[in-house]
This record gives sequence, C-alpha cells and structure tokens, in this order.
Amino acid sequence: MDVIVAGDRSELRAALAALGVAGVRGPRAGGDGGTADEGGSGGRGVAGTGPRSGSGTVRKVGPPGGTPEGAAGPGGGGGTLALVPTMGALHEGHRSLIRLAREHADHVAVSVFVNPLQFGPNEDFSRYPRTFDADLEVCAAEGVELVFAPAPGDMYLPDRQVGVSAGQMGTIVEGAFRPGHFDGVLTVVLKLFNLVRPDVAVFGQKDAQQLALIRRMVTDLDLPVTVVGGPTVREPDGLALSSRNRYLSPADRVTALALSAALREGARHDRPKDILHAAHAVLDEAALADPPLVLDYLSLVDPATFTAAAEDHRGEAILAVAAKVGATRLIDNVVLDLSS
Ligand SMILES: Nc1ncnc2c1ncn2[C@@H]1O[C@H](COP(=O)(O)OP(=O)(O)OP(=O)(O)O)[C@@H](O)[C@H]1O
Ligand SMILES: CC(C)(CO)[C@@H](O)C(=O)[O-]
Ligand code: BAL
Repeated sequence: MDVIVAGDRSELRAALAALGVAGVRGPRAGGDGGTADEGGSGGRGVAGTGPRSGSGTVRKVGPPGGTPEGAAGPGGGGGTLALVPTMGALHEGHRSLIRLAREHADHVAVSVFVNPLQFGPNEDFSRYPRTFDADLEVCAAEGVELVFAPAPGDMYLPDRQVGVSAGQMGTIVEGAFRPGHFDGVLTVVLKLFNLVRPDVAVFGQKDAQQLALIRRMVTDLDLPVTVVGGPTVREPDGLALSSRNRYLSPADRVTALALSAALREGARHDRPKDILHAAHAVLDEAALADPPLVLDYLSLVDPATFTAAAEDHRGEAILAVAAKVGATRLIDNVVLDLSS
C-alpha cells in the first residue's frame, strides 16, 4: 500500500478524495477552511467533489516491507478517518498512536508540522529535529494512508490575525512556563481539524495538559471530532519517549531518568502531600547530579482542569513534572487513582 503525501492544502484535498473519504459527511457551513484566494468551495465537505483542476500533484511512497495487514488502500470507497497530529521525528510513541488510530477508524492520516506558533522566542523551533524521510518510512511501515506535511507558509498567512485562546487553563502549570504555547497548539490543531476533517483525532497522554485542553476546545467550540488519548510509551528504564530525547548526551540522559523515577516514587503514595514529598525527594537528589536537573514544576492536578489537587482530592489526579537537563527541557506525567 502507498502513503499519499500531501505537501499543501491543495494536495490534501486531492489526497482526501483519492482516499475515498471525501463526502463522508455532508457539506459544512464556512467552506473548507481554505484561504480567501482559494475560493473555499471545494473539498471534503461537498459530497462527490474530487480534486479541483490545477490542484497539486500527489506523491506516493511505497512501504519498505509491502502492505501491512489490515491496511485499506486509497480509494477504498469511503469510511471514517482518524488523524494523528505530530511534529515529526517519529518514534515508538507516535507509532502506538497510529495503531490506536487504526482501531478507531477505517483510514489513518498523520500530520507532520513543526508549528512555529507554539514555540516561544527562546525555545527550540529552529533546532527541533526534522527527519521527514525517516518519518515517511515509519508511516509507510505502519500502514498510514495519508501524510499531511504543509510548509509554515501554507498554514499561516503573513498577516494572520485570529487564533484560538486556551483561556486561563492555558496559563497554568506547563502554560506558566511557556506563555502562549497552548494558544499556538490549539490554533494549529483547530486548523488541522478544519483542513483534514477527521472523525477521530488521537493524542498522547504524555502531553497531558495539551490533551486536556484539546478535549476542552472540542467541548467549548462544539467541534465534530472524537478525541482519543493514548498511553505514554517509555524506554525500558522508564524515560518517556520524546523527540527531544535525541538532544540528550549520555550524561544528560542519566540525569533525565529522575523525571520518571520521581513519578514512580510519588505513585507509591495515596495522599497528595506524601505523593509530592516522595517525588520531590528524587528530583532534589537529581538537582545535585552532573549535569544537574533544573526543575520547572512538579504538580499534582485535576486531570480535566489542571488546577492543583487538594489534600482531600478523590478520583484521578495527574502528577506532572517538567525540568531542564543541560539545554533540553523535558516533561512527563503519570495518572494516579486517589479514590481509596
Ligand atoms: N512517549 C509517548 N507516548 C505516547 N505518545 C506520545 C509520546 N511522546 C509524544 N507523544 C504524542 O505524540 C503526539 C505528537 O507529539 P510530538 O510530535 O510533539 O512528539 P514528542 O515526542 O512529544 O516531541 P517533543 O519532544 O516535542 O515532546 C502528541 O500527541 C504527543 O502527546
Ligand atoms: C499537537 C501538536 C502536533 C500541535 O502542533 C503538537 O503540540 C504535538 O506534537 O504534541
Ligand atoms: N509535544 C509538545 C509539543 C511542544 O513541546 O511544543
């Protein structure tokens, strides 16, 4: 089976039609989310509409080892579509989301886009790993049918004005350390939903506040998409897989193990004060290591709101941590059940 690669929104429309998912749902108010110069009348929202004339070509890439079992071919005659949004540099965590996506829909699309809007001025946008050829191999091996990989100029007009606000929930915990980050995430995720029009979208629990905010956006803005969360995939020693792990030197990586170790220690307790105390002890020790761990936050929060879990909190809570090791900033979290 081939992966259809769409490098801009015009190619995306052609690819969605080739997949046979165009017209799965009826027309929607507001056109297809295209820019003004595109007219905004074509696309999946119009039943039976194929690629418009003059639309871009669609590149196809064959999988290294033949067609994966159960993968549907392009033009397979309709069905539901799941989208896995990513920033590329794909690893086993992304692969697990792709497999989860397949359980929820007939067709799977992956977007690869390093979104400038969600990076602060002193963050790693320019050095963020970009491994597109390897990403395509991963997608082909996993039976992904469509990869949408737009250029920044295709996603954002230079004089872009309007975006999504993540509200107060976007300013706490992770948001307090990355001002504007969640506004940028939600803006690009909404645009991806409007462009690809998936029935299902799959995100990792590793970015727990992002997942909670995307669920919140879907609720608050009545978006017609089902959000599915996938569990965090870890290395055997506990380190959560992350595209940023490739920045770590061997010594950095040893120190970085303290994030998951702290979460494990915290998870051995069931009262908020004890959980935080146990986790802090691990992080404090790592702060003395060479290189040291520099803690941004350790927080025990309500999974839906990301507000601090009170001492009498019952039910699920998320223990979330973010820290820098050398020049690399990492996040991790674990879901705890405090019902007993
Ligand atoms: N270890 C993991 N297990 C499961 N899902 C993951 C894991 N790491 C990332 N994801 C999910 O993959 C999706 C794409 O994330 P992204 O491309 O930013 O990868 P990443 O590894 O989180 O990179 P980063 O270094 O930016 O944290 C997100 O929904 C994210 O939560
Ligand atoms: C959801 C996402 C693809 C939006 O750019 C990104 O934040 C990520 O990779 O987690
Ligand atoms: N996975 C989260 C993307 C970011 O750190 O910008």
